[in-house]
Amino acid sequence: MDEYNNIYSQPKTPRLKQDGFQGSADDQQEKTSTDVNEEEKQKAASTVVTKGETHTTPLTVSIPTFENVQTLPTPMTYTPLSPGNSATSPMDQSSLSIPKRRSHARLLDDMLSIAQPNQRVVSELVAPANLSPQRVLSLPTVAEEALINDSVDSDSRTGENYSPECDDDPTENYGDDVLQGYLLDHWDQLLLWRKVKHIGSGNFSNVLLYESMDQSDPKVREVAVKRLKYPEELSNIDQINTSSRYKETLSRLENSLTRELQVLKSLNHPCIVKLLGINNPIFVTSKKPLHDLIGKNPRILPPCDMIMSYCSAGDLLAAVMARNGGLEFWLIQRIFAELVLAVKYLHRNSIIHRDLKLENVLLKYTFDDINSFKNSPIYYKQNVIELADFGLCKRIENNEMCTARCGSEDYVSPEILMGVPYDGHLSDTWALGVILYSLFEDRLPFDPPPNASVRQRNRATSHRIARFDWRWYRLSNNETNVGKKIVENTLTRKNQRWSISEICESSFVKTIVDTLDFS
Ligand SMILES: Nc1ncnc2c1ncn2[C@@H]1O[C@H](COP(=O)(O)OP(=O)(O)OP(=O)(O)O)[C@@H](O)[C@H]1O
Repeated sequence: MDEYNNIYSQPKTPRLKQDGFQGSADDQQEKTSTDVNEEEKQKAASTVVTKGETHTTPLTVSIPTFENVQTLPTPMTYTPLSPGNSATSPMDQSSLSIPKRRSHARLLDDMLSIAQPNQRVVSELVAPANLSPQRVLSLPTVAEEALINDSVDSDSRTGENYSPECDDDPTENYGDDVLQGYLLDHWDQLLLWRKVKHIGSGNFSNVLLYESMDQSDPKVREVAVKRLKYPEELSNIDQINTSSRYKETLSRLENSLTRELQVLKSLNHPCIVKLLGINNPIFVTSKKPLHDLIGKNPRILPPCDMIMSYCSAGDLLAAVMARNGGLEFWLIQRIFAELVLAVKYLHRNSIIHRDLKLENVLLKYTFDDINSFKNSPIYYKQNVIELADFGLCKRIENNEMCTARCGSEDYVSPEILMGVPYDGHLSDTWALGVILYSLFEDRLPFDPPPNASVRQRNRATSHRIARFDWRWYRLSNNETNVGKKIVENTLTRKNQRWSISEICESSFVKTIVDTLDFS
């Protein structure tokens, strides 16, 4: 407590004038990088408030809104009951405060910087009994590709009613609990899996555990099946196919789906989730699978089941929450080093992830299991995490800058918030800084500070991000933790921010990577 009081008695960080929110995203995107630098200079020179004294410059900073980010109208429910998490377990909310956002609308409010009392709930580790649990939202994909213009006519039904027979499909109808699918590039052999349980939900998918009915290969015996969730407006039978909104939504969904599948198909790294197979080969062989399938049978929204490697200990956020935080240094170091290896592999292959966050880091083993083989040779042979969720990833050509304003609220970099073209590599390393900070401090860096005043609490996350307004609490007096350097060099301005190679060369990561057999 003293520590915090101490902190608040210090001069406050520079405050930006908050009256510049009219600028549209389009306006902002037309700005050049020179404009951005200029803005950053202005920011540095802007209003500074100290105790009892205010120095105001006439400068204003315009933080654009997310009003015209194109969003998929997906349902916003979250079930954090993935393995390793128990919504019913008693937890001390005071010591761990990684919040979850409540709804899509709330997210946009945050991004629009319209602060409202009680808008953000710090420490929703245990979902209140009267609320359905929800998860941090990814800002949905912005279509950077052209829309599909071809018309899709007639009416449609959701994939739930999909019956393979009406599609000249060679599959048999085994009932809802049996999945028929193919391993990648083995399109001649139809395989069967039986549903075991639901393991997670995202904004765009439900994820289920299936076990093989006819395969003994351990790689495909247990698989995570990521089932595409169609936005509600695509299944509204009255305005199907002909409306431009329908076509636009379908097109955006298709872009995101094919991007994820094409990238996943091309990846091969131990610390990245594997796409093992698919229920229908057309999803990986066609550039417009939804368009093709719906064109063939307009009455059906075709089910898409991605058959993925299964990480039995669930996602990192759920696992940290179930433990009530307090991960040991060596464990954080190991997990983070593997994550860095995964991102380094992506960047080397000209892919940016754009949605790096605790929920997208999957654990192959529980923390207890990892601890139990910590002193055995397997610890160095076996990866413990897999990076998942490539729905927002992008293949970059010749260091091109990105324009799509996407990501998850707490993890987006200031330049994405500003709505200017950004270097996706550096936005990824910013998100890595957020992840590492969260693991060290058991709180997100841009949440209201502990013991925040009502005013501070009402300030939107985006304001704190735009001002680089974060600080150490738990580690404030810890001079020996070499990982701090990574956070300090990633949660910083883009021209000073470390690349993935620099993070990899830091002693915090390198000392681990050098011991791993799979790095
Ligand atoms: N391979 C897997 N093994 C185990 N659990 C998984 C796997 N893939 C996903 N999950 C669980 O399902 C959740 C949702 O998965 P994922 O993030 O891929 O879905 P999404 O719809 O793309 O999510 P988002 O809303 O973040 O875009 C994860 O947070 C995780 O808990």
